[in-house]
Amino acid sequence: MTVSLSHHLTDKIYIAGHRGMVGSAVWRALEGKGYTNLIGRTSKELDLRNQQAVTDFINTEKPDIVIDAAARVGGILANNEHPYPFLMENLQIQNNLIDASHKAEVQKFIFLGSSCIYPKFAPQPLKEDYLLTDSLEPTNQWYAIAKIAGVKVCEAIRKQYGKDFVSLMPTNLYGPNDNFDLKSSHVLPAMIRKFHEAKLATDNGQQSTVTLWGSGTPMREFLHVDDLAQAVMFAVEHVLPEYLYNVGTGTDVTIKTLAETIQNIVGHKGAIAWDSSKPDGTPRKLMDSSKLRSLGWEPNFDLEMGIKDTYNWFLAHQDDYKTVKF
Ligand SMILES: NC(=O)C1=CN([C@@H]2O[C@H](COP(=O)(O)OP(=O)(O)OC[C@H]3O[C@@H](n4cnc5c(N)ncnc54)[C@H](OP(=O)(O)O)[C@@H]3O)[C@@H](O)[C@H]2O)C=CC1
Ligand SMILES: C[C@H]1O[C@H](OP(=O)(O)OP(=O)(O)OC[C@H]2O[C@@H](n3cnc4c(=O)[nH]c(N)nc43)[C@H](O)[C@@H]2O)[C@@H](O)[C@@H](O)C1=O
Repeated sequence: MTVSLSHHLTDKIYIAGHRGMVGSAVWRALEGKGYTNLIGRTSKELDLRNQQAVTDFINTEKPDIVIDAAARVGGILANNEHPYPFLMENLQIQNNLIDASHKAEVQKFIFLGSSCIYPKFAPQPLKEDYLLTDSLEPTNQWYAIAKIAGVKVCEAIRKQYGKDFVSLMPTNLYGPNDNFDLKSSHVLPAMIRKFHEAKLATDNGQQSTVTLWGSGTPMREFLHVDDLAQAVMFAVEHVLPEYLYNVGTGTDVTIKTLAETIQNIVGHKGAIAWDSSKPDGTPRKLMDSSKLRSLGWEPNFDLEMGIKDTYNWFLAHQDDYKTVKF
């Protein structure tokens, strides 16, 4: 059951992290639907780790809705090698935003976490109920603990004050504005860049083996960020009855299959090597997204179509993709 909110296209919506992959997709989706009062600030303009600055900003702007797409984000290696910022900065960013929004009587707060909040060996597919039933994957426990705290803070506000603070947990995302920096990126953009650069090397008569991480056996579920943006819009436009919703496609692939799919799309012809000194992480984390689907949201991209879209974006943004994030 959903209860429609009397939302207006003139609602003032603050998208924290509006230049990131998720924030920019949410901005595009809302703007495309006709929302006219969107606001955003870069991290240079407003450092969300600064509590006073965040409080002043929220009190001055008085948004109706806050979407938290700002976070310290990265792939398996970045998570493993930077435990402190992944835990502390994420706690600071979300605490500052949630507390200031609560105190300023923001009507609706949408918090974004990730499927890594669930236990490493939880039954598959992952249901929202499995939260906090067992221990976490060690490589991303720091980030996961921050995200679990965010889910629980929003749940506490919802429970104690009856406010519309809700958490969406997307599976692994990809799409335009992804991070293609090979040290800090997630697997899908890393593969696009690696296969693309190896293909260029072959064209120049050079060696073109692509080295990927781990064993290739872990399974991952991939959602195009524009599909997530539709889920966020769904949460903007409805009062969701529960505090936590998974957002995924319902289908996963092995990392090896993902590699072969991207290799074909990019047109690379050489070998693939697997670097077993790099971690595999969680063996599988397929989400059960039936709760949100039963309310009316559904994804539209299939994986091949989404990879082609992202590869086209990558080709059109050759100058941006070498930005080093860490
Ligand atoms: N990428 C993925 O696969 C997944 C992402 N998510 C979640 O989605 C959300 C967004 O992720 P994604 O878009 O991929 O990440 P990005 O790295 O693309 O974007 C994150 C944004 O956060 C902003 N930000 C970071 N630190 C600060 C700060 N101290 N002050 C102000 N702004 C800050 C950045 O702003 P600026 O550009 O101005 O510096 C950036 O635009 C996160 O909550 C993440 O957990 C969930 C599941 C999977
Ligand atoms: C969204 C999610 O993202 C992270 O979890 P992850 O899913 O394990 O992340 P990943 O995309 O980096 O890797 C997925 C799999 O792919 C393998 N892999 C192969 N070759 C490359 C490669 O070249 N780069 C990367 N990054 N991975 C590679 C890699 O070894 C692993 O087995 C968490 O930070 C977590 O916090 C989180 O929320």
